[in-house]
Amino acid sequence: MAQMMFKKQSGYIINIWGESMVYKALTIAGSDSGGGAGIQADLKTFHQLHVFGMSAITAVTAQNTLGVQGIYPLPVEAVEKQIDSIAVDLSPDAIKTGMLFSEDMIECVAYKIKQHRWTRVVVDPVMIAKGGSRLLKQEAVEALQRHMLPLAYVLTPNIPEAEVLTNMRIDTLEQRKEAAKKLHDMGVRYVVMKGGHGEENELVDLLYDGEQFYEWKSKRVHTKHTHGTGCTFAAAITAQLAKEKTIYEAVDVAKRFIQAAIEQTLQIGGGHGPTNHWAFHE
Ligand SMILES: Nc1ncnc2c1ncn2[C@@H]1O[C@H](COP(=O)(O)OP(=O)(O)OP(=O)(O)O)[C@@H](O)[C@H]1O
Ligand SMILES: Cc1ncc(CO)c(N)n1
Repeated sequence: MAQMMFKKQSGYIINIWGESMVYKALTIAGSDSGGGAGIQADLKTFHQLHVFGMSAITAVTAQNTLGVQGIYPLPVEAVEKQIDSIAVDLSPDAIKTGMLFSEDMIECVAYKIKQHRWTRVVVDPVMIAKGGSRLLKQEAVEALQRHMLPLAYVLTPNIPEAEVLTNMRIDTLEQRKEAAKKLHDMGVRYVVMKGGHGEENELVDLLYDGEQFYEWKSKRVHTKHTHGTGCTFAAAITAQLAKEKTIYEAVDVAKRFIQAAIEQTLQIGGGHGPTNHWAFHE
């Protein structure tokens, strides 16, 4: 009886032995006090996709739709402890990394991912917030290339991030493909290059799996409310991977998730408002 009630009240699967099968995902990222990006966007996205969300916070930002007013990195030890607490008790099915900020933090996070043998790792190489504030120190780029790219099952750069990581200029679709190949050669298993930056009416997100390119095309929504699009998109991929979906299925859902979240915008805040994490239903 208790089990039946449990089944009825929750959205997740009960296996034939009556055990609950809860998929879990961990985000290692910065907190956005405004709730539209970072840890907050990740947890909302995991939840909406029926994945139990956990977090290890790397930095606290004072942030809203108008911009970033302050950045307060946590001590590396605090991040290590959060990750270890999760690892010993709640083993995540997939991991996402976002704002890592400094070289020390990158080294610590990479070490912990290896130590805990986590393999379904989505690395969102967050560098600069929409208003222009740096969320990754300039001198930490090399550490990101060296330590995080070889651990990335999926890397989700936007075009400016792909330019920095590959040290090449990207104007055309051909150059995007060349950059994706370079990133693959740097150790990334699947490269998902986002096409949000630019002015074209049609957006193209690109997936490279080492052999072929796959494209997801969508209509640009003409809105200024795109705060946290990158975090939300990468978090949706992570949630789907936690549920043992393939990368192709994961990107497919993430694309539909972010399109709905941007189309059905919330219109809150005086600047670049957040996306709507309630909009998409599986
Ligand atoms: N105006 C838009 N209309 C429709 N889709 C968009 C729009 N802007 C971004 N996207 C989609 O949102 C996802 C995130 O892309 P984007 O390039 O904006 O990431 P980002 O720059 O990393 O975001 P962030 O500013 O959060 O760091 C991609 O799937 C992209 O195609
Ligand atoms: C904390 C945080 N992470 C990522 C982004 C990128 O959108 C942001 N604005 N803030």
